[in-house]
Amino acid sequence: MAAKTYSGKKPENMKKTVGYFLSYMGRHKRMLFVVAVLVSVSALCNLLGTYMIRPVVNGLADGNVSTLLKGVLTAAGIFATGALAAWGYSQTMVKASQRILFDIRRDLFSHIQILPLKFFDTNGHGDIMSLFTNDIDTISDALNNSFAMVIQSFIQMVGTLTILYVLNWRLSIIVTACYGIMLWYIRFSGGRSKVYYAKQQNSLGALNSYIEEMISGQKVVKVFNHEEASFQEFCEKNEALRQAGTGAQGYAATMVPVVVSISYINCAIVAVLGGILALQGKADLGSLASYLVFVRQAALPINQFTQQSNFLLAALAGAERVFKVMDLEPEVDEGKVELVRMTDTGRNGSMDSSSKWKYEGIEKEINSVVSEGENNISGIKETEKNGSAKATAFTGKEIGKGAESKGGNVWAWKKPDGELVPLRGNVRFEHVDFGYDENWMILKDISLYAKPGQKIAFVGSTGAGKTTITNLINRFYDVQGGSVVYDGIDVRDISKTSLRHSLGIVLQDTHLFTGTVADNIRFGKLDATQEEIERAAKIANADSFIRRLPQGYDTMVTSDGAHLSQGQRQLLAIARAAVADPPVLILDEATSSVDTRTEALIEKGMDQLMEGRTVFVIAHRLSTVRNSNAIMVLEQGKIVERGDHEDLLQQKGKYYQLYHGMFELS
Ligand SMILES: Nc1ncnc2c1ncn2[C@@H]1O[C@H](COP(=O)(O)OP(=O)(O)OP(=O)(O)O)[C@@H](O)[C@H]1O
Repeated sequence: MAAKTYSGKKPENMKKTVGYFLSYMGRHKRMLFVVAVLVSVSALCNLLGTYMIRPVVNGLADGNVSTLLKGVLTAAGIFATGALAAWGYSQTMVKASQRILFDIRRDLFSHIQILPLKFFDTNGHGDIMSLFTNDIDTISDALNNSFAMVIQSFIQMVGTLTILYVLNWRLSIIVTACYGIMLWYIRFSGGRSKVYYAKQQNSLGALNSYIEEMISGQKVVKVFNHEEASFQEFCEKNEALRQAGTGAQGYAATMVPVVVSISYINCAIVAVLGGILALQGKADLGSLASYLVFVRQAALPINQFTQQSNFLLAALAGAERVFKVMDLEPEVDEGKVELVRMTDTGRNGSMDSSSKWKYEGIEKEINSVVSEGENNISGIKETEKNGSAKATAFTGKEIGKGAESKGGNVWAWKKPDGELVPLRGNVRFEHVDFGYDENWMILKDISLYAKPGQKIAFVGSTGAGKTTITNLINRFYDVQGGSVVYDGIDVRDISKTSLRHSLGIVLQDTHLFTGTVADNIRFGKLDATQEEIERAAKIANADSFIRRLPQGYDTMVTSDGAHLSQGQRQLLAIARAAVADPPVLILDEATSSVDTRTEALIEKGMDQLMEGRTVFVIAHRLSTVRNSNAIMVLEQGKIVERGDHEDLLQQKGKYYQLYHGMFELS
C-alpha cells in the first residue's frame, strides 16, 4: 500500500478556520461527545490491557494459577471493552462526519448559487469544482480517519509515557531519548516529502490538464495528425510525475520502517538493562514484561499522532478555501419592485384591495394605450438625436402584447407602495458607463431606447462591448454611471429574480442539462404543462425534430446534449426561451456554422420567438440586422452609428463597411 504523504498545506488563518469548522462540528456535538468518550475508553483500555501483562506474568512466575486466571480474564474483559468502544466510535464518527460533510456541501452549493456572476467570470470552473472534489474529500478523509485517531493516539502517547515512568523511571530516560530521535526523523522525512509532494501535485495537475485538453481536442489532434507529438508531450509530463511521485512516496515510505527499527533498538536496550535490573532484584518480571510491550507499542501512537495531525492541518487548509467562498458577499439585491401575475393575484383576489383597484386601473391604461397606438398605427418615425436610439413604429398592438403574454397572463411591476406598472418591455439606457474593473471602462456614455415590440441589433467588432450591454439589462452587472430603465423603473430598483423572470435569454453556448428533452425546455418555466412545452417547441421550430427522436419529448439528454447536433441544441434553447414567454428577449446569435437548412430553421424559430417582443440581439446574420428597427454599431464601448439598415447604408460609415465586408465574405 502506498504511504500517505503530507501535503504541507496549512490554513492561513488558523483561528478563524478552526472557529468555522467547530461551528459545523457543534451542530452535531452530541454525536461528537459520544465519539470523544468512546475514543478515550478505547485508548485507556489499550493502556490498561497492556498493563495487565504485569499481574499475569507475576502470577506465572509465582505459579499462582488463580492470580494468573484472574489477570487473563480481566485483560480479556478490558480488551473486549476497548474493541467495543473502538467499533462504537468509528460507527458514530462515520455518521457524524457524513452529516458534517452534508451540511458543508449544502451550504457551499447554496452559497455559490447566490454569488454574483463576477465570481464565475473570475474563477475557473476547475477551481470551483475542486472545492467540491479535492477540498471536501480532504475534509472527509480527516473527519473519517484523522479526527478520532489524533485524540486516541494523543491519549495513548501521554498515557504510555506516564505508565513507563511509573513502572521504571531510570529505563524511561533511555526510552524518552529514543522517542526524541523518532520524532526528529518523522519531522525530517515529513519535511522532505513535503517538498516532493508539492512537485508531485504540480506535475499531477499539469498531466491531468493535458489529458483533459487532448481528449476534448481529439478531433483536432486527428485532423492535424498530431498523435505522435501529443504522445511525446504526454510521456514527458508522465515522467515528471513519476520522478516527483518517487521522491514524495520514497521519503514517506521510509518513515514507518525507520520508526519501527528505532523502536526495536529501544526494546533491545531496555530488555538488556531491564533484565540486569530484574536479576539484581530491582524490578519484578511482570513489570519488565509489560514495560517492554509498552515500549514496543509506543512507536505507533507517536507516528500516528504526527501524521494524522498533519492530515488534519491539510484538511483545515481545504476547509479554509471552502469557508472563504462561503464568506464571499452574495449578489446584492436591493430591488424592491416585484413582478406580479395579475391573473393569479388580482383576479383571484389574493392581492390587497388597493392593489386590485390599481389593477383595474392598469386594464384601463392598457386599453387606452392600445387605442392611442391604433390611432397612430400609420407609424411614428421618431428620431431622438443626441444619444437615444432612433426608433420606428410603435403600435398599440405591440403594447397590448407586452402587457398580456401569449399565455394570456397579464403581468405588472408592483412597487413597494403597491402601485402597479404594466409590464410592457420598454427599455432605456441613459448615459450608461460601465467597466468590469472600475479603472477600465468598457462602455462609455451609452444611450438607447427600445420600445415594446422593437428589435434592436448590436453589431461591431469582437470585444466592442455587445455582450456587456446585455449583461447590464439583466443585472449580471450593475452600471457605474447613468441608468438602465425598464418600463420607467430603474432596473436597480427591481428585484433580480423578477427582472430575470421577465427577460428571456438565448445564449450562443447552449447548455443542456441531464434530463428529458421536455425537462430541458421546462427549464424556462418550471411549472410549464406538456401543452405549453409543445407549443413553445412549435414556435421554436423544434417540434418536428423532437418528434423524430426515439422517445420524442421523453428522450433523455445527457452529457450536455452530446448526441444532438449544434442546430438542434440551438432550437431547444429557443424553445426554452419561448416557454418562458418573456416580454423582453436577449439573443446572442449563434456563430457556429450549421448547414443552411438548419440555419433557416433556427432563423425561422428565432423570428417566431421575437414576434411582438422587445428584442436585443447581438447580430451575426445579415437578415437579423436588416429587419431590425434600430441597429447600434459599437466600437470600443461606444455607439458610433445608429439607425435602421437603409439609413446606415446611406451614411456610408462603419456599418456600410461592415455590411459590405460581410457581404463579400458570404
Ligand atoms: N467578465 C469579464 N471580466 C472582465 N472583462 C470582461 C469580461 N467580459 C468581457 N470583458 C471585456 O469587455 C470587453 C467587451 O467584451 P464583450 O464580451 O462585451 O464584447 P463583444 O462585443 O460581445 O465581443 P464578441 O463579439 O467577441 O462576443 C472586452 O475587452 C472583454 O475583454
